[in-house]
Amino acid sequence: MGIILKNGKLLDLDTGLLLSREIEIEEGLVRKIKDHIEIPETHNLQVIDLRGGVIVPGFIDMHVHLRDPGLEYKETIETGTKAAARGGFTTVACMPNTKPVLDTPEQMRYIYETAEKTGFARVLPYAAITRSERGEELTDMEALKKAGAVGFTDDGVGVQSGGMMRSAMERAKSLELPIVIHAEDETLSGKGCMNEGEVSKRLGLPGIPGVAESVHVARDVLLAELTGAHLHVCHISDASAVDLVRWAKKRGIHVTAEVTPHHLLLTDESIDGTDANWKVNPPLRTEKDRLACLEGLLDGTIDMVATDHAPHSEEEKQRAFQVAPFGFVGLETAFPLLYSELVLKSKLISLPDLVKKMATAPADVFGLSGGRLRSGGVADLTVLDLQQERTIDAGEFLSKGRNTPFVGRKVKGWPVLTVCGGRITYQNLPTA
Ligand SMILES: NC(=O)N[C@@H](CC(=O)O)C(=O)O
Ligand SMILES: [Zn+2]
Repeated sequence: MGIILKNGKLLDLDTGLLLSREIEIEEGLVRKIKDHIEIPETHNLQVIDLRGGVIVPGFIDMHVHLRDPGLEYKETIETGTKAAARGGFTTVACMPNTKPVLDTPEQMRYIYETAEKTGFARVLPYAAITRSERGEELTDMEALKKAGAVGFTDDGVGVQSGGMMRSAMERAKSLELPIVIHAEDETLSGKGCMNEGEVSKRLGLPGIPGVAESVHVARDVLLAELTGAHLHVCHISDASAVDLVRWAKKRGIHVTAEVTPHHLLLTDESIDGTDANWKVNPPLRTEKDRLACLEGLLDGTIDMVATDHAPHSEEEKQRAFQVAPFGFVGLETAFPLLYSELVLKSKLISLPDLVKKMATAPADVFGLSGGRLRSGGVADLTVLDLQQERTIDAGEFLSKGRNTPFVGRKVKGWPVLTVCGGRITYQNLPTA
């Protein structure tokens, strides 16, 4: 059955104008975008009244931990993609630090098949760079590409050996897939549990210095220059790392980067060392780092927003700060948080630019469908209620994870309808 969306406002990403348009969706595609679509007397169409909701391309999140296989107590492909749909996402790329690690073609097929059966979003698996993410032996990258890997990453850990990273980039270059890095030199991050600085010293907690991230970014942009590979930097958080990406781009090196909502909005100043819902890797850093990330996002150094949705169980996050696992959930709060804080409050970014950072840029950088709305294109879209204001309540999450420091924040701009490939994956339209 087709769908007709009425009484919506289509956001023009070039001009920022909100256009009164009706959209017809059929067989997974956008068939028509018109001022008015005539509905025949006898029809088999579902007509949805959007009540002034703003229509944007479905969001794309290139950094999500779905925890499946092996860690289903934290999340499954079903619950993680339900959370994605609730957050307005229609495509997510899932990280391979599962149990076992996603490092074989069979594992790629498992993700595609399970997502097909139980998913509420398109799921694109990353494959590991090294077997079991141990940093010792490269995976069969060619076979993994054939099985549908969207890129290669050992996310969760850094690839410690420069020689190993060089070989990985050489292969990735010949396969025309990106190397996606979790930049962390373990000899520098050690047993740290938060950013190394004044706050960690005051709290007496072991720190992770920003340089643990930036030395890997420095190494890997130079290796990308040497090999010609596409390097994508995950969850950038350190001011020097942002400068290095800016320098590399100027030099013509093929590098892209993502930043999370939490590194754009929070700093280590808010950490008191008692609540592990504030523990994440890379850690929340200083105001200087936060501002550098914002500047990088605004000047194009940082291409896109990614949530690094990293669900953990309540029991795990109740452990002492030093021993609890790193990670925040992020899919269900990313847009309202960024819209409220950066578009409405600080007015640093426009609504269309935010949507580009969450949809168009990831599609362009990774060569994916979606990211923009046009007739004939895939019907991946999100409808936002920009007036709806609600307090973030982890009890409402569709994710199994509740671990976010943003609980209790009052934010505006909640997704009310998500359509992925012509199928309604989330609906919470206000009733009359
Ligand atoms: N970001 C985190 O704090 N944790 C991630 C790993 C990662 O993205 O590095 C996880 O898998 O839990
Ligand atoms: Zn990571």
